[in-house]
This record gives sequence, structure tokens and C-alpha cells, in this order.
Amino acid sequence: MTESPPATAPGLEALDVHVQAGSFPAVRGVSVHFPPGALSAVIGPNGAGKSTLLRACLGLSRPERGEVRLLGRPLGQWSRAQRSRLLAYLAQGEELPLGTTVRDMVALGRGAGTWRFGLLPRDPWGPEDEAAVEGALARTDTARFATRRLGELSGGERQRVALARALAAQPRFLLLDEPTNHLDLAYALDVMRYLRCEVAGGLGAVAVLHDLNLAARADHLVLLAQGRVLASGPPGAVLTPEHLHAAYGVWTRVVRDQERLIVIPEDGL
Ligand SMILES: Nc1ncnc2c1ncn2[C@@H]1O[C@H](COP(=O)(O)OP(=O)(O)OP(=O)(O)O)[C@@H](O)[C@H]1O
Repeated sequence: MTESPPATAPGLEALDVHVQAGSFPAVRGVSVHFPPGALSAVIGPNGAGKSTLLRACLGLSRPERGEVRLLGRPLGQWSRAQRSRLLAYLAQGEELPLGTTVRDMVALGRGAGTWRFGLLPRDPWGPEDEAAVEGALARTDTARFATRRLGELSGGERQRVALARALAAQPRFLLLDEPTNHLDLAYALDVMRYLRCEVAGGLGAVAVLHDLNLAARADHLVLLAQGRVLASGPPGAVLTPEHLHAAYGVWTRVVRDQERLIVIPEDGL
């Protein structure tokens, strides 16, 4: 495990954030700090408010109360352009343009646009843009199918391309909503490995995860239930049978295998 920067290093913070989704209070007084250079995972049952919290941290939904701060400054004090350079988002179930080539899709992360016949480069498009695209392709192992169209890829391969696009933007923080959803064991582990690598380079990664055994590999966990933080801290402090029972209503055994925690449901099945 990489050494996390001190929790006081300015990162992405929610301070007493309340978000109303329609008439429903989806996030209720949440305070969390996602540090740079660390992999944070947001866990919790369906409907706990994980996606809503992520969207509030990105400035995509406005809190009724409370504040989101990015690198020590309120989110609203950053311009839209600054925010889009600092924050990247890998949304859940995004529909990708199937006729676009992988390289063009990743170039979208640099602000390039697509047109009917291919990539429309951002003006000016420089060598640093080219290097960021090539680097993101290489680091997600998508360079080998860079010339193929998204429609010719499997769902898991497309998911990697979406990650490459987010990384090509070279954000300071990357927020991912269930990035391992629908991925097989090897692909899911690859995604965690890629995030680990980026985090070692200083990225602050925040991933909503349902697989608690993958989440156990993060540096920092936030357990949400009914819109509130039930526990936060290192995996060992959050993944306890008591916390998990309070959140999911399921008793578990949490065992340690060398450095790693493993959560085993006691479901009688
Ligand atoms: N537009 C909306 N109108 C009403 N309720 C909403 C709306 N959007 C979200 N909600 C409710 O807010 C709660 C939190 O939703 P959210 O999507 O943040 O949960 P989640 O933890 O990400 O869930 P999941 O793990 O199932 O994706 C849910 O109960 C959901 O039904």
C-alpha cells in the first residue's frame, strides 16, 4: 500500500453537505475529505446517496446546505474551465458513441471534439495533448486496439477506454461511479491496479464500489447509509461486522489475509 499524504493536505472536501434529490433528502449532512495522492472508496447499500454525493463533489448538483471545497477553495470560486481541468468523472452506464475510434474517444478527454468523419482536434492541439492521449492509452492497456471503433469492443474493453479518456484529461481528482460494474475479476483488478498507479503519481481517486473486497484495497473508505456517513477512515476501521450490519443489515465475518481484509457474508447460503 502506498503511503497516503496527510489528511490535512487540501483535497476535495464536502462540509456538512445536504442534497435533495427531487423531494428526497439523498445526502444529509455529509462531511468527508478525499485527499490527493490516495485511493478513496465510497461504499454503502443501494440508495445510500453515493452517486448523489459524487455529483455534488463534482458541482453537478447543488447542495441545499453545506459546501464543497476543492484544493481549499469553495467549488463555486473555480471557473467552469478550471473545474473541468481539475476534476474528471467516470459516470455510471454512460452510453459511448459506438462509431468513434478508441483513440478519438480518448482524445475527447483533452477537449477535442468529434465530427461525422472522425476527430476534430481542439485548437491548438499540441504535443502535450498527443502525449497525454498516448500515455492514457498505454497505462490502461488500450493502445493495442486504439484504431478500432467502440462498437467493436466488449463492454469491459469500453469501460477501460472510458477510464483512459478520463486519465487523458490529467485531472487532479478522478471520481468514478462503479467503475468495476460488469467487469470480470481480472478486469476489475486491472482497474484497481491502474488507479493505484495514477494515485502514486498524485491523483486523488474516489470510486463508488459495491464489492467490499475491492474496496478493502483502497486507502480510505467512506461508508454511507441513508444519506449519512456511518463510518470513515482506513479499511480496517470501517469494514467491521458492526458497521456493515448497521449499513446492510447483514452480518459478516471480516478476516485478515496477510495485509488484506476479506469480508465474508454470514448469510447461511
Ligand atoms: N431525482 C430523484 N428524485 C427522487 N429521488 C431520487 C432522485 N435521485 C435519487 N433519488 C433517491 O435518492 C437516494 C440516493 O440515490 P443515489 O443514486 O445517490 O444512491 P446510491 O447510493 O448511488 O445507490 P446505488 O448503489 O443503487 O446506485 C435513492 O433513494 C434514490 O431513490
